[in-house]
Amino acid sequence: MELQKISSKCLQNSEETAEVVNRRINLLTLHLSPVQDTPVQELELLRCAGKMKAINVSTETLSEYMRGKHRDIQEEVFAYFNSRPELQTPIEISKDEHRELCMKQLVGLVREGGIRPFRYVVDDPAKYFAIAEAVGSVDMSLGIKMGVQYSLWGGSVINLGTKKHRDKYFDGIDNVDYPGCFAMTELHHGSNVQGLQTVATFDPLTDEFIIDTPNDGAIKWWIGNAAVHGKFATVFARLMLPTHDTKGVTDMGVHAFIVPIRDMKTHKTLPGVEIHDCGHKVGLNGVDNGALRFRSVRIPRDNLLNRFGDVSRDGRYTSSLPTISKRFAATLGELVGGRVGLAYSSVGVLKIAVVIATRYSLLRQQFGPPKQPEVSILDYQSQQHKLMPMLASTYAFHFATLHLVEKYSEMKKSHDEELIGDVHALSAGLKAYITSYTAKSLSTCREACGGHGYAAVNRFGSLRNDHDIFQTFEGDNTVLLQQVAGLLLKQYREKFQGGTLTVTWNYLRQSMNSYLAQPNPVTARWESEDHLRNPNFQLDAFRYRTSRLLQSVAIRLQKHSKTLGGFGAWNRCLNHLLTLAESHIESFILEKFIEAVKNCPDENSRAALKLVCDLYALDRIWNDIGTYRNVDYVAPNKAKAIHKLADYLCFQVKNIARELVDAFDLPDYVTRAPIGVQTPSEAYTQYTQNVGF
Ligand SMILES: Cc1cc2nc3c(=O)[nH]c(=O)nc-3n(C[C@H](O)[C@H](O)[C@H](O)COP(=O)(O)OP(=O)(O)OC[C@H]3O[C@@H](n4cnc5c(N)ncnc54)[C@H](O)[C@@H]3O)c2cc1C
Repeated sequence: MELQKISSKCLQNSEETAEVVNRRINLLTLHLSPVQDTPVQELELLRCAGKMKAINVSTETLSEYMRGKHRDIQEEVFAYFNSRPELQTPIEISKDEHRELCMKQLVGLVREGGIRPFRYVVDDPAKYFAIAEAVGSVDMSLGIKMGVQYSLWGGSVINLGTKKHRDKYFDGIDNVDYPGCFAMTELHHGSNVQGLQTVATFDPLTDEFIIDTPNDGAIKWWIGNAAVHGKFATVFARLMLPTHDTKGVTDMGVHAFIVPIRDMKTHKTLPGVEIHDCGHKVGLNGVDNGALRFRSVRIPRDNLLNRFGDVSRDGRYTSSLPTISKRFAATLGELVGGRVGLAYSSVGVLKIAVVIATRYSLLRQQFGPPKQPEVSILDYQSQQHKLMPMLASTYAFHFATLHLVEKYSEMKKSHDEELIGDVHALSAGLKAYITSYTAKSLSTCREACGGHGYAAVNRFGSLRNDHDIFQTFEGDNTVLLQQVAGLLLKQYREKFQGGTLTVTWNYLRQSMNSYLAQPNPVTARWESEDHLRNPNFQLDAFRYRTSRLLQSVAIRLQKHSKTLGGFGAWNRCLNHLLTLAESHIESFILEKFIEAVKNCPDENSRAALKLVCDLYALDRIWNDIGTYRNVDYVAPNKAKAIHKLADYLCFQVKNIARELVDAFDLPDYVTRAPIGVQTPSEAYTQYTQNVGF
């Protein structure tokens, strides 16, 4: 009876037919959870059934806004692989075949498809990352193989070398005549690059460096392109210069050297170089990772990548940078592009998974109210909880990484010191935060699709296995987050010394002041929807949390360092520091999302984005509600209102979920999962055909 009344009330507010509204109400009844525990609140939710039609999203318009500048080249990549079915990676393939196929894909794309990514590494990084994203969606192994060739091997030559290196190697790298490796990691040292032990000793008699692996722990390990295809490697080694004292040599710190590893004609391993295959991996088996040992391998002095430090013919060292640590920082700083690329590509992977899981969840029907048709699994609150905040996060990450790519491109042009610092922190933080989020989400998507999510053809297995290592390479996530925390503490100290804050950190000044004042007991109780959906409230809450974590960890560090020393104190506060870094990154992501909503010119798209952004913000606040409650930033009534609204927004986002995933503009030949095709009526047909029906 109550439902009948609500139904007619909804009809007054909407243009929908009675049947549609009644169905919506049935679904809403399904959606209600024990937390919506009073009839008034249920009615309030049901009343909103009439409002739901309000957002009329045009996929095309939203897509247009999301697309960015480089869609054309992505389409060229897709078109090339579509025209060459024999280059598409089959579901079942051996490691060795996969490696060969991956090399063929890369060579085909460059030489036949005419896509030349290398020139964009420096000149137009946004275009390079767009190609990398598209290529990664064809096969993630290909994306990484391309990254090793152009961003790591090629990038080290261009960014750490000088004109002579560019002149000599550019064309060969560009057209893949010179496949190469980036040999930094050793068996005993990955994250701790300063601990590398490979040595490069200058021999003034022959004007050469001698590359040596001094012990087994210094064997270069995990080196992409080394096991099969690489002809060269950029080898990171300690530069040793002969001296006339009793020690005989001086360690000038880690430098990068170009070392030929295979013969250009015969492809045989060169004398003094020993190469082994790192073997079958959990994923990315199209990439040939190998281990390298060097025994007195001689290379010309010119092969030192000498942008930040050089050795003259008579063995004198020169550098524009005064200390080993400054040179080391400058060297590693040039490599942040890899992190930017991984963060960006990780969002690409997340998009594919969210598209497949959401489309399938809209299609798949299980159970329903008595004597009524079954409902789609996305009508279940639990499924919405699994997928809708994830969809919202995908949008949030999309805008955050677009901004990162823009800043990175600006930095490559201006070399502005402040910008370099900002991009360093942002790329570390976003890479760590996004790749961890995507890795977890890939499992959630698989589960959300039940048994059919487990069929390899539906892709979650390969996406999960291939993407998993994104959390580790180009900087382990836990290590990267510590760098972000370290930079936050530096900014914090500068604030109290009256220094200026750079753009990305500027918010700290204001939010630190509001944090240092007590939370306002009146606003802590505000619970209206308008207030909770106000971006100022959301951003303040995120920033307040960061400031609180920053202030408290700074005090703890100071206290513990008296007894434990700097290293011990840092370790005692490590989890706190990691939470601080994540909190800062979440604040940044929300800020960029709010800006993107504001800048969207189309009213309906803006309304859709606002809804998604609100879900992103409130879901995150709810996830950490304990922190807000502990300090009375949020009173109990407000906490409850946040929870209910987040639930309700999940439901509303679900109502436009199809349009939202379609707006990612990923054609079926990119998502390539039968259960996730754009036309739902074809999904089961394609899936059954796949096994031979
Ligand atoms: C498939 C693949 C491809 C790769 N390709 C290349 C390549 O082409 N070239 C190359 O040079 N390298 C490559 N690598 C190596 C990669 O960059 C390293 O694996 C990575 O840097 C992490 O180093 P690690 O493996 O030594 O991990 P470790 O540093 O040993 O980390 C192990 C664990 O210890 C934790 N840990 C480490 N230090 C700290 C700390 N300070 N605080 C808290 N926790 C800590 C980490 O969080 C992690 O959980 C590749 C690796 C793989 C698996």
